[in-house]
Amino acid sequence: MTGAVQIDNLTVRYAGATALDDVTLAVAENEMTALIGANGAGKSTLVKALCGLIRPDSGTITVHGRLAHVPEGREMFPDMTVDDNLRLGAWRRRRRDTAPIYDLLPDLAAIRSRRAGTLSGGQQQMVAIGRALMADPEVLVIDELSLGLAPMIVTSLVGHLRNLHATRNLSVLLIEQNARLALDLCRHAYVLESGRIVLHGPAATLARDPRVTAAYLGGHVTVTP
Ligand SMILES: Nc1ncnc2c1ncn2[C@@H]1O[C@H](COP(=O)(O)OP(=O)(O)OP(=O)(O)O)[C@@H](O)[C@H]1O
Repeated sequence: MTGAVQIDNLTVRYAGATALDDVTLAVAENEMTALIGANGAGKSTLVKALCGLIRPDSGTITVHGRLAHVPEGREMFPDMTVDDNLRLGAWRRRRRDTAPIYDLLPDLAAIRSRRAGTLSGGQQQMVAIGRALMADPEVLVIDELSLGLAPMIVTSLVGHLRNLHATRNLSVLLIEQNARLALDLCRHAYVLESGRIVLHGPAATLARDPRVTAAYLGGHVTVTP
């Protein structure tokens, strides 16, 4: 199987600190892969390198196809409508028709004329996902899907993401502090600690690994197949 994303031996240093140290990670085509890690582990640095926002000190990044990013904190334009926020996701493309996004995410259709700043966190996250899909990506990088959202809202977003993944053949890299969510949703996972990948493998295997349960899952976990 061809990889959608291949990162090899990636090292990123800031003045005085190594944020990523020889990181190797792959996202298989049409699969959901998780990167989990605590605050300061280096997750945002990896996303920035992947999106071309920072230049790595060494290593290589290969992306097959178009990559779109759902940023941490959603980054809505609060005074613009949902529809206009969606259009911004296609600013590099000629076709900026938002109708396909409302087909994929029907909940957005009812709020298409609302100002984004008046939406709930969950609604904004849905707009952020829709905006990324406007780029018609093959690879979607989602930075902290669950950040600041109530469990019920996260469950609903996960349902939407599973549907999208099933219908659109998307390769997804999910960056999450919520390890339980990430390991439940994704097939493969990587654990990043202090800039290094310390564990990786099938998510179901990692969910049973005592090092993962102790550090990230509060001692026990139930994983749905
Ligand atoms: N611009 C910067 N200059 C110097 N050090 C930085 C800079 N950005 C991040 N760092 C450091 O690099 C390390 C990794 O930071 P990064 O933001 O990538 O972690 P993270 O896993 O995304 O954390 P969080 O979940 O808190 O956002 C941290 O030690 C951080 O303090």
